[in-house]
Amino acid sequence: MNNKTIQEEQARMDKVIAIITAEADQLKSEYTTKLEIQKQLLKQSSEIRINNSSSEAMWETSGELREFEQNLTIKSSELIQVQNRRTVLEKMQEDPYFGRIDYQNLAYSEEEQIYVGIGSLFEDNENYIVDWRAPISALYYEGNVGDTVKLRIGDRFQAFEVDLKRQFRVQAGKIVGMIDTDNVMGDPYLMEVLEAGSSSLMGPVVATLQKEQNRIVRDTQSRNVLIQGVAGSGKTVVMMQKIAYLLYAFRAHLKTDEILLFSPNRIFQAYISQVLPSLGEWDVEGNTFPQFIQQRVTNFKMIPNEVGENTAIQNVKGSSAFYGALERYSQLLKNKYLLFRNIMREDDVLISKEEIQEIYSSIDSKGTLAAKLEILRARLLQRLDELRVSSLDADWVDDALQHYDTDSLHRFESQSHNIVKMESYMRQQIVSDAFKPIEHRVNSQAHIRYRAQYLHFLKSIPNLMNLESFHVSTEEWSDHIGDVREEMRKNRFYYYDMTTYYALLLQMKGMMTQKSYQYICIDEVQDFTPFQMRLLKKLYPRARYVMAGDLNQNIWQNRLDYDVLKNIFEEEEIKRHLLLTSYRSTKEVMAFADQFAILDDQETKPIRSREKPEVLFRESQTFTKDLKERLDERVARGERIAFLTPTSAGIDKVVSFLDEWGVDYQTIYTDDTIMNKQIVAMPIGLAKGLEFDVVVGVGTDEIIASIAGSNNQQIWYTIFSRAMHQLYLITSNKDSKLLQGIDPETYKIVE
Ligand SMILES: Nc1ncnc2c1ncn2[C@@H]1O[C@H](COP(=O)(O)OP(=O)(O)OP(=O)(O)O)[C@@H](O)[C@H]1O
Repeated sequence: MNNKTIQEEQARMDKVIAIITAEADQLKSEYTTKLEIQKQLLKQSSEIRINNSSSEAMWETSGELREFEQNLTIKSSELIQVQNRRTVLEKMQEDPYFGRIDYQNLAYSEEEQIYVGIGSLFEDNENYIVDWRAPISALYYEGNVGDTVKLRIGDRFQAFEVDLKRQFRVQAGKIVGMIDTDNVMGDPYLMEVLEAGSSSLMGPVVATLQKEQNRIVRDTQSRNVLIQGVAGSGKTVVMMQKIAYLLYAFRAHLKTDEILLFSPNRIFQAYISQVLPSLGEWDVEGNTFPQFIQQRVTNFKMIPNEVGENTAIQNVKGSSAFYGALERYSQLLKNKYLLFRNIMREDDVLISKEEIQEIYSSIDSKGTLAAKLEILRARLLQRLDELRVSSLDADWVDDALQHYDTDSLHRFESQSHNIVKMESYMRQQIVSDAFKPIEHRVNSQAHIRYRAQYLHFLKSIPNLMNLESFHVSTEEWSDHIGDVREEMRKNRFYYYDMTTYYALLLQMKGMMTQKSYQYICIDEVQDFTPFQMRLLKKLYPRARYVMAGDLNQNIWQNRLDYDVLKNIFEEEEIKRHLLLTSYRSTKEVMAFADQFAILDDQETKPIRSREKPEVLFRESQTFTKDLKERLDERVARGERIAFLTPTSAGIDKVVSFLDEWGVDYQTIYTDDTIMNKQIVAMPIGLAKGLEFDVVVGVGTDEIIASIAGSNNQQIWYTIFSRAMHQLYLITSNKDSKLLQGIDPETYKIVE
């Protein structure tokens, strides 16, 4: 490209940056003013007191307060908008746009030009930058020079011919690279991005988003979407850019807090946490499923489960059949088996469990279990009202009267000088005070013995589903119930039990109180069990689901596949997309890793090439020296290195040779750890979705023996596919099970 063109482009960019800077400065002062107003409003609202002197005054002051609150909400959402725009402008000052497209609209034969960036920029009716999410920007992703591309603009399709596609690489406002691309050369900047080092934070991928990824991002027609793909094919990238796209395309009626995003663990959550904010979209609620459940079952502590300890019993609890059993069980509870407790006032039984049972049986309800229990609650409240009246002359009220303190007596005296009336007031007060907490308990349905009910449900399972098909005997099941009971005594629940317990609570309490989300986005959907997916779908039946996953990374062996999903979504459409290009790992890493995957008719298409994976033997005399030799150089280059094992127990084995090597490292055992060292050792369950320049998979015989279950290939596939540039594998010796059946051409042995 000649210098003149570069100078012209730079001159334009300088002009654009000046406009951005002017807008940023103006927004800065606007932000300060708005913030000041907000502070004033907050101060004033805290000064408003509800005036209780008369009902008119109360009505007036509470109206005033409401108005203030509404004003505050509007002002704070304006503040957020200004802040979001400022973030985008700040980024655009450094790097205003990454692409230029010259095209003709074939309907009008007009020659036009757009520059595409992370946000839009207008001045005096001129469009200096077009947001990458605008309909016309699809030309950047869809079109190559000479292509005719049809795009839906507004409510109709229009055809465009691409005449020029220019990509820019910009640093601190200066063009450091510029390329006109065509079909033949593909996307040279993509290679540059992929060759770069790994990062502990994922960034937005809009400049190099690929055609097949862009199509999924922009697919808003399908009700539910399932993005399947090989490891490193950009499923997370697509999911994150899709969320940003939805927030742009539906900005008039989709708010950030109407999207719920599930991540596999909190380390991954931190890894992706900056993608949306750096595109100017804050506040999308992120969660992991265990967190989601723990927030809803607060009176128990969760015992997390580990990869490789997957037992047949967990398979039962994760299954669709188990959810079906739960539904059937709640139907049965409508007539029988509900476990009630007495409603007490101190040591006196106010309403006995037998009476509650009688009331419950007398209710003829065609609705759900929750609806019937709701009627029971109302009846019990009525019954409490009757008891309240009949308690006015009770002995305990006489007793309480005798012990009234003088202050309260004076208060009653001031209300009435008639001694009979005064006593009646006092009795009513005593009874009302005593009944308030009881009413509260009835309202929260504390008359149901939830814990015992859960154990009863577990005990009923052999009658509700076929345990044999899960290879679990009735004895094993009842032993397991013993364990669960033991843990419950300590107020602890296994992860799967806590989920089931919550599902049972919902059957009893109803789903009505759930916040409604428009979109539920799930990354690593294969980590969900069919049970959990069913539960989510029940909770949020009207939401649209965007799911991404790779069945080959099903390290928990949850058995969630497309057919199961289809079943759960019943009649609803699930549009499947398949991504096969691996952007993360090199050809050599994938050639090795793919042998641990079931790829059926799919074929991974990696696009970069480097060294073959190397296998080191722990029992070799030169092991530490060999490892050190290979890694010291990489450490010096600043590459991020992860030692990955199937379970956290394996990490203890890794520590020994990291110590022998004498290097600074971090071990990660739980997902609330902040990953902040260049060398880390962690179990794969916590490295889900992450990537490192170098991965050292550790699979000594001892470690292999410690994982239960027969099909552990997916664990190894997931471990190996975390490597971007180089993979090392540590086995005990050359006879390792891990190497059996693996093509020796795909790796090198270090001897
Ligand atoms: N179009 C793209 N341009 C630049 N980088 C990309 C692109 N697509 C994917 N990548 C990069 O490839 C790597 C893998 O992407 P991502 O994590 O989204 O894949 P994934 O399919 O979710 O992987 P896995 O399922 O194995 O966790 C990331 O570093 C990501 O930034």
